Amino acid sequence: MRIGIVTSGLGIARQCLRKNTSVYRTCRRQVTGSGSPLDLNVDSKTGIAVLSMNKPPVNSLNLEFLTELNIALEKVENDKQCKGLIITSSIPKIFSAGLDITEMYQPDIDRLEEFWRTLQDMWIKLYGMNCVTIAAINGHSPAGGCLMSMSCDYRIMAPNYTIGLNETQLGIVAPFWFADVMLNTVGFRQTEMALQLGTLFKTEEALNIGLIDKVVPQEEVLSAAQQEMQRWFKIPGFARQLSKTELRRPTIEKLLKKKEEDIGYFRDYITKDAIQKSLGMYLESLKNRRK
Ligand SMILES: CCCCCCCCC/C=C/C(=O)SCCNC(=O)CCNC(=O)[C@H](O)C(C)(C)COP(=O)(O)OP(=O)(O)OC[C@H]1O[C@@H](n2cnc3c(N)ncnc32)[C@H](O)[C@@H]1OP(=O)(O)O
Repeated sequence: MRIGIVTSGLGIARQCLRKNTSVYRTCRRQVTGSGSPLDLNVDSKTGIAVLSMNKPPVNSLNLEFLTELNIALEKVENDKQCKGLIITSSIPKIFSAGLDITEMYQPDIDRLEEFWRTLQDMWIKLYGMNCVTIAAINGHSPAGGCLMSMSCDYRIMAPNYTIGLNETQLGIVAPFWFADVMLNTVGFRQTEMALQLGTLFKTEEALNIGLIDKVVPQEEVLSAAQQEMQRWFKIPGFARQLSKTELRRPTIEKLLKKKEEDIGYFRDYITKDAIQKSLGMYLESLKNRRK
């Protein structure tokens, strides 16, 4: 497993005490190992963890990447110093291209089921995180990228990108729990149109329908997220957490009750000839775009 705590908090704290410069005073802890597709940095002074996705070329969510995301989310949730989590990307112009389509095209069935279970687990964790979560969307964020963004408490996005659940454009259907999260975010009317049309909203459009909460220039996305976090930190943690749990629990429980059924449904649906044909054509069209 590539994620591992590489520096102990105590060691870094000692360094912080020794080197009382502005850089060291932040007591930053790099929690991920080198070569990991995730950079997780915990700032013990502010209580903010920054999780940056770094899986070229497009941060697509395959089984291994989802597994690492799950481990990182668990680390953050178990770290008593973390009060907030910012999710962002280290890949220029792309937050995440969503699910790795190659996981769904001509799949190995055991792996396909594991892939879906790992995605379910990632979403259940992220949507139900106790700490404050902010998506710093510094690039395109289609489908699974949009799901991750919507699962955070707040979304800040840079201009001139796109975000949305575009599944129908691939000839596939967003699962009920993707739809539920969108419904909870932008309401029924916007969801029924967006899901049928597979709309990818430009940043400004996404702001207008409430799919994102704020637009700031590209270079300010991360600092704006850090700043926004302070507003959330001012609220007594327990009251804020309980309010979130009360609102999100029914949506999470709906999937928890049907997890295995959902995996079977996904497997049977994705392996249909017509769906495989659509996915193959979509993959081909992605490759041909650059020609
Ligand atoms: C009923 C219910 C039951 C359940 C029914 C099933 C439910 C499934 C739910 C699905 C959820 C999803 O997330 S489906 C995924 C949806 N995602 C998308 O549609 C995004 C597609 N990608 C893009 O639009 C673009 O790549 C974008 C992200 C904007 C970046 O554009 P760029 O020009 O920078 O880069 P590109 O040249 O396009 O891409 C670089 C390379 O990455 C590859 N690539 C791009 N996106 C990829 C992806 N998602 N998966 C794999 N590979 C991808 C391209 O093919 C290229 O490969 P090379 O040519 O080899 O270099």
